[in-house]
Amino acid sequence: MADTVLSAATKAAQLLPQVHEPRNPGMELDLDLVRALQANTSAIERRAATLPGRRSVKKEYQAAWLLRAITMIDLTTLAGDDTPGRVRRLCAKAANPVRADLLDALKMPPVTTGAVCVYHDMVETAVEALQGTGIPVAAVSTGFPAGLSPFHLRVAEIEESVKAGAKEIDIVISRRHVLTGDWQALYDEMRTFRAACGEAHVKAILATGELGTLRNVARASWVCMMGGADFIKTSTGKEGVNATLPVSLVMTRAIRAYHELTGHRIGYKPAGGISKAKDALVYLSLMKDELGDRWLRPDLFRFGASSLLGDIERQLEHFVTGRYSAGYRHAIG
Ligand SMILES: O=C[C@H](O)COP(=O)(O)O
Repeated sequence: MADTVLSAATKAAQLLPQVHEPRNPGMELDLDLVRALQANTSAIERRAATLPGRRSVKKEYQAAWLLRAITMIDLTTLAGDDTPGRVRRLCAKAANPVRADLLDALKMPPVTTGAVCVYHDMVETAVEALQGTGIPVAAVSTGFPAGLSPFHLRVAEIEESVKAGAKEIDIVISRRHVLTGDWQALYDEMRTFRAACGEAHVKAILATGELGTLRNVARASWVCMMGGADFIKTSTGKEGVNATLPVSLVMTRAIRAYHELTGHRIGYKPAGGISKAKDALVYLSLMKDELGDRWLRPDLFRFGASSLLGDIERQLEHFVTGRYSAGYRHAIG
């Protein structure tokens, strides 16, 4: 592999300095704005269908972009049979996601994942395992995934997760507020959850696969941003349909319009079913097209994924050695 290619790739992958982004304080609920929102489903679907075919990241830069993608993964385990041992192994992987020999061959600096995402019960274990790495723990709280436990218990769960050391809280919204058009209730819920998070950043999971229409996705995105969400996130990973490109176009355009209106940048997290390196590249190019380079950093973009890292590692190995290793060698992540 030519050195020029490697050095170009190295440049593209240089980890960018952290930018301090002021948090979104939210705004008053603007019902006129929310009710006026539209989504042209056929135009959005047509545009989404063109995205995977585009070669917007050239081959020689792909390794660099894949490394960059790793820094934006919320490495996730959300299974009923999670154990402290599994969570510790996941944390070790988050701290060293790529083998040293591959990094050396690519002339890349070490990277870590953006966060480790677990259920509340595993927060303490993850915080302990990640000590000294700088990797934050994200907790799914508020009765994940359905969000149907008593409201005061959902709020208490956030407070407990923050107390246990979670720096990011992924809340699930009440889908029924969207389906019944009760925007005030959704706004109040978001405000309460945000307040309970305190300093911890809050990602609002819309569960878009259960919201019926793209128009509802647009409206729910806006109401959550008005309610103070730091990120909006597509899915829990447990719905029948999880992250999709049409939904991502709607949500990123809502983020763009909210930024134009308020000056605040909201992060985006597609989650659920993103398990291939090539899909990750499509999402990154969507972000670049719709929101620009500023959104290609971990403070404004995350993948929620349990198995994407394994495929990225396989592709990096192929890039370096010309061979694919067996999938079982990348079982974690
Ligand atoms: O938020 C993250 C998702 O639950 C992960 O979903 P996945 O297992 O389909 O990657």
